[in-house]
Amino acid sequence: MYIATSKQLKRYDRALLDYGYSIEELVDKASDCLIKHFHHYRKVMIVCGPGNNGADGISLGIKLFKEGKEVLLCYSGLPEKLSQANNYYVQQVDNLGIETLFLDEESLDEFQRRMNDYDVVVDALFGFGLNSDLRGIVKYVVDAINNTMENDVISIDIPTGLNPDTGNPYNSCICALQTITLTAYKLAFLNPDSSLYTGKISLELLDAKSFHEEMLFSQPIDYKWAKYHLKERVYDGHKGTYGKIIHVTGCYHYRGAALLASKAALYTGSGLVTVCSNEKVIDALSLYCPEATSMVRNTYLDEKVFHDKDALLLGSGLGLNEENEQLMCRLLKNIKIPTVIDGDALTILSKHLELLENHEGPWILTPHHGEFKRFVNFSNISEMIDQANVFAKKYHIILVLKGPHTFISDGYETYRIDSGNRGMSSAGMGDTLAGIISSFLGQGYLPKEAALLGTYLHGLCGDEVYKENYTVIASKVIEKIPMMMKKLKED
Ligand SMILES: NC(=O)C1=CN([C@@H]2O[C@H](COP(=O)(O)OP(=O)(O)OC[C@H]3O[C@@H](n4cnc5c(N)ncnc54)[C@H](OP(=O)(O)O)[C@@H]3O)[C@@H](O)[C@H]2O)[C@H](O)CC1
Ligand SMILES: [K+]
Repeated sequence: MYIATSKQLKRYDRALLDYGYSIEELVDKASDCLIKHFHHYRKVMIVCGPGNNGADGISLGIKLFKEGKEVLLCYSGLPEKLSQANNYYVQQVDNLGIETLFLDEESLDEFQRRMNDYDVVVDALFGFGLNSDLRGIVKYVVDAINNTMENDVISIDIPTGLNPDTGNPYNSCICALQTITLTAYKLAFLNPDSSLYTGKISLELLDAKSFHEEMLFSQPIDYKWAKYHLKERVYDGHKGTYGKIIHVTGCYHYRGAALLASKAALYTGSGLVTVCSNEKVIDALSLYCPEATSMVRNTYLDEKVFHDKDALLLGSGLGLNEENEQLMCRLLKNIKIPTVIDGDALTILSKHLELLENHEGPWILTPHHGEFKRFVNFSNISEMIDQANVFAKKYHIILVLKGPHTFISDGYETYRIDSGNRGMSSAGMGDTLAGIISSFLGQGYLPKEAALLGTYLHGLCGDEVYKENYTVIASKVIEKIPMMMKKLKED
């Protein structure tokens, strides 16, 4: 299964056309996928918009009519605004003599009345092309469909009125019993609130050339994936087997960040975690996490301390000041071990893009959407995902873009994490995640695996806490790490 944004889906259609398919052919292939979902209906009303979603509906109507079903096609788009494929299929409808109803203010009553005569109403008004609130007659049509109790409602591709990227409704939105979605899961469907509108989702793949990977559609990272990728601990292992890592984190004001990150790393199984931080942090560390070792941080920190380490975490709760900026720049420039760059180190890095251009060691960056905006500009989710892929590829890094169903990209393949929940939007959660990823990195996982597994595990532990709690705090997430790792491996 793949997950795609509206921009990616538009590019996908473009790629199919460039490959040589005509749009009429693609719509025909779409309706071929749809028709099997309608065998048990006798009387079908299809409500069609002006674009290719509407064309899918008309093409479906023609096939159902030819099978002997009673079909009524309702058009909402003005003839001069119809897409090429829509025009093509409208002509066929005229030739076949299928009954049609043009939707406007005068016919709205008739539309509402006649809806009750049909077993199913098919929503083919708008697909992934809808980009703002529903206007004019369409809004009334959507409200009327939602008010009918008599028949099933099935949406083609996406319920009309649902934002295809956020999963939030525009000013009105079809509430369907079923959504038959084409080619890929829409990013919208990851938002659990969207299920009110989509009903049951069935994915159908067109019988056409596939461009899922070229378009960088995302693959979900789920329990099965994590179970398979989490390595067994070996019989004769010792602390050296599980990596020595160093965290340059925390400051007087953000002591918790360093504590959470180091505890998360130890609980994830690291052999040795050294925290390089402020004296106050180190005092607290001996109580909060006595298993960690420590060293006091100063601007002249000797780089030799990094040479025998397997991974490095920079920045969680570091604090922004001249000294830290100098230190971060020096370390980012000279240290070549696998590194997780988080929090304030990201802010510093965004001011020194030359460091990104010239880095040698494997880097994992863990910005949230706001932090990522310091590197690139975007105005919506679809653009953000495109920018994230370009960024990861350009700078040869693994990008962990934190948010709902965290997005991870290396610029060549992209992923969505199928764990985590809304209870987890709280302080310290990012520090915990950075600590977990740094641990896997130090244990010898490849950088992309460490990012995927770490982010999945973090969400899984959060889900475990959320089962019995309305809110989720980072300390509770950390407590669950060892148990959930055991569960993952032994379930
Ligand atoms: N590979 C596939 O999966 C295929 C999917 N197909 C189907 O095609 C649609 C997408 O078709 P598209 O024509 O791109 O988009 P829509 O049908 O959703 O509608 C686009 C038109 O709607 C206009 N628009 C956009 N927002 C509004 C609004 N708020 N109010 C009124 N009109 C709006 C838009 O105008 P613009 O000026 O904004 O461009 C378009 O005219 C997909 O969902 C599948 O169902 C095909 O079968 C091909 C293969
Ligand atoms: K639709």
